[in-house]
Amino acid sequence: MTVLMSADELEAELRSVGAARYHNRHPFHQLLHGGALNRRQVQAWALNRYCYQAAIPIKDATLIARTDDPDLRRLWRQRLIDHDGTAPGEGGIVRWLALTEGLGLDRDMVTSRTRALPATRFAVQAYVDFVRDRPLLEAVASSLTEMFSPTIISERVAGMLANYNFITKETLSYFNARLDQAPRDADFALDYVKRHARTPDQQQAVIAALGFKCDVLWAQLDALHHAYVMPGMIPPGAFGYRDTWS
Ligand SMILES: O=C(O)c1cc(C(=O)O)c2c(n1)C(=O)C(=O)c1cc(C(=O)O)[nH]c1-2
Repeated sequence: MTVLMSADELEAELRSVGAARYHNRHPFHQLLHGGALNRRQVQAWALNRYCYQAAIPIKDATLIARTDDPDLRRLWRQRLIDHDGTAPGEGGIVRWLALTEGLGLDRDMVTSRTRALPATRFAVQAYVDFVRDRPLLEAVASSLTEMFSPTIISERVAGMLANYNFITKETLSYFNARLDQAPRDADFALDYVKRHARTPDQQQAVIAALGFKCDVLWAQLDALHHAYVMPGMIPPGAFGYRDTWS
């Protein structure tokens, strides 16, 4: 039988999900940050991750569209501004494209998403669908992986700058803004979840939502690892598949 936890016990449970399942533990990230990948593999990571970046504002707009609480909408819309900017040429998506361009990838190829791995696209879409279809509380809770992102972002930036001569501070500038944005967003979402998860079932549901989101992130790295590290099975049509496609 599940029992009602205090808000602080719930937070501790959520943190233990992150400690066990967040994507900082994935071997692909360890290779990426440790300098063990070649330029082609880093390109594949950036190109695939563009799909995630592009989907984030869609899932945030979906969440905003689902709530009749003006306070929640007002707070959450900052996320749209962070990713889309307030004018063309601003925002996180453009900064991600600076990274892919810095890696020598064609912008149209990246934004078309046609050369991304099928599993990346499916995982990202599962996140958007989750936020559209599940109760609002779970939709908010699914963003809580951001509680853990500042640590991995710091490790990634330091590791990639130290280990790859084709990476510069400028190409990684996307992550600078995230170091302020992610804690702000995560603090709000965590406070919201702690206040609104008032029954044992709701508490279990928000823990499961965070687990689901860890799976979304993990599945993307599994796909990258399978295609570009071991056993190196690139799906037909994806980036790097035989010469005729690349
Ligand atoms: O670099 C990372 O490891 C990482 C992780 C996450 C995350 O934990 O979901 C996000 C981001 N970055 C990120 O840049 C970002 O904009 C973002 C938005 C969200 C979300 O769920 O709303 N997660 C993340």
